Amino acid sequence: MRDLIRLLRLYAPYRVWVLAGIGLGVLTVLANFALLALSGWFLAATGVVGVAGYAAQNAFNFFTPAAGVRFFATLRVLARYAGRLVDHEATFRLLARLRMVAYAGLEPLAPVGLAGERGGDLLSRLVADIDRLGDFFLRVASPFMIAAAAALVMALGFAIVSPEAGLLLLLGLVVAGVAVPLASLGLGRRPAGAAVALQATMRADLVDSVQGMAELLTCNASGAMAERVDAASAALLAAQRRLAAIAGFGAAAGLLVAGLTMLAMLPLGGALADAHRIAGPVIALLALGAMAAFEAVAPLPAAFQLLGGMADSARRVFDLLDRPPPVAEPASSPPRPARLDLRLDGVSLRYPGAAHPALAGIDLAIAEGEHVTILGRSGAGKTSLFNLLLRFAPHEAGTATIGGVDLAAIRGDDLRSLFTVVSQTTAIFAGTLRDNLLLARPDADDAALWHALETARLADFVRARPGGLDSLVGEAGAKLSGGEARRLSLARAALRATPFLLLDEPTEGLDPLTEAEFRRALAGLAARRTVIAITHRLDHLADDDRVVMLAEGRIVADGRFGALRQGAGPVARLSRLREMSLRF
Ligand SMILES: Nc1ncnc2c1ncn2[C@@H]1O[C@H](COP(=O)(O)OP(=O)(O)OP(=O)(O)O)[C@@H](O)[C@H]1O
Repeated sequence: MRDLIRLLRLYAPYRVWVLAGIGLGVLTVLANFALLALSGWFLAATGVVGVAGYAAQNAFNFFTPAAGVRFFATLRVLARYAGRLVDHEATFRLLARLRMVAYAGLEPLAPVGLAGERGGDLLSRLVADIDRLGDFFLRVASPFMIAAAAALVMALGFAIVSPEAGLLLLLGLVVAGVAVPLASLGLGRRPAGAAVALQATMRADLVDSVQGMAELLTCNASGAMAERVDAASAALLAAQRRLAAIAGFGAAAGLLVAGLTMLAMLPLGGALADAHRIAGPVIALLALGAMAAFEAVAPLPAAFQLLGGMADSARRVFDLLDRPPPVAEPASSPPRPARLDLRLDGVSLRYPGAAHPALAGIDLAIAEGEHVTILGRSGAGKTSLFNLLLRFAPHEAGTATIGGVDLAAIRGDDLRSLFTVVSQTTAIFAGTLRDNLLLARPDADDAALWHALETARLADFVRARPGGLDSLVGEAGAKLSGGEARRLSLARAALRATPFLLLDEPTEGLDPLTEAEFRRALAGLAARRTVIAITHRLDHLADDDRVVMLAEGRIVADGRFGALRQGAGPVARLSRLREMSLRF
């Protein structure tokens, strides 16, 4: 419930739309109530006048009630139409705000804070849960407020005629609008919660299946995955069937209460008429008015039923948004320093929840324009060093500065604008080659794009495609070979003229010819930039290249490759291992 109240607070900027929607909803219900009550009285009164004789007919004013009936009928249609427009406007505005809030909350968590999440589950929270919450005003909050306000006015209206009638109506409305829906809510709580969880699981499984289709097929595991999705789907259908049965019960019980209240108005009206407290035609006013009054509470069973699922969705979304970002963001960044020398003193880094630090006591100085190669076995902490520089993960000890400015004092976006990363896993987005290049520099013109493609040795490939820059690359770049995708990421790097170039094994897995071409292109980009390159391989290192070797998160060697491979240290051992493996 706390989450739903928090959700309501998000409506604050649209309170005018929200209040207008509720006001128009109340007006619609009251117009309908007045229309039926007046019509009931008018029909009964004309019937009485009809048998009362000519004098009574002449004295009876037919015109004012007839005009009233027309007025309320028109008012009802107009209020309903305007109400729908306003409600939907409020809903779409809130939906847009919710999506913005969710995205803004998610972005600081990526990538380290989301490392433990399933992609499909995140998708479910961002799409299905938020869409569900978008309906909160229209289907839950607004019906409750309209019902409460309209029920009070209508019961007061009846109470003016007779306090007993007012009380009876209020009792009927409370039973149909609160007691019956609460009973259905109690019955529906478990299946509603199960439906939300099952939908999320099913969506996550489906996303996994689509993303890992090739692996599932080669491992012959697609059948097992399909059975898993089938089982979740069957359980979801069972939960939805139960919910539908409960909703049916709620609707039927509500109708029964409405009918009984209307029926009870007849003997009550008769007794009041016998006691000369009301005129005879007012009995029809009470009966038909009571029938119309239940329009106010008709949406409440559905609203109560949605409440459980909405509370679950709100909890799932806010749970994500409430996670503290792995790295705290300063409000603003200091001015960019003149020289961008990098310096780490005693830096340690530990991922959230990890038992051991990924980097421990790192002392490293890299001057602007220097090229450094980072060596180390798998898990040594090489990528963590990049995560630290890009502020994806915070350091828990030591100081890390760039041009003398503490990394923690620079906003993530500003810091990352200094770096370009080229790695072995290039994120290619479904769209055109142009779309993928413009990610790196949205304002780049065609000349700049072609220049970048030339630098990355990809221009001939793009020219040979019928669509040129507008050729589609497929989901995750499925229409590109691994080497082409890698060169596309190099073209992106060429578009971003950043002072630092971070290379994470970008040639891993390329054939020797493609690799040679890629390295030539890379050399053009690396000139005049500070380059930090991660590699497992030593064959491209020259003797005067600076290498830094990491082992279990610590620097175990730092110096010129030629000197280090001559000694007895870890670089020399790695170098000998490499030579031995080449001989076999
Ligand atoms: N998001 C994370 N959460 C928790 N631990 C992590 C996370 N990312 C990496 N680690 C751990 O931190 C350590 C260093 O990982 P890192 O990715 O830096 O190694 P690496 O040297 O780049 O390895 P590789 O060459 O295999 O890519 C490893 O023990 C790894 O399991």
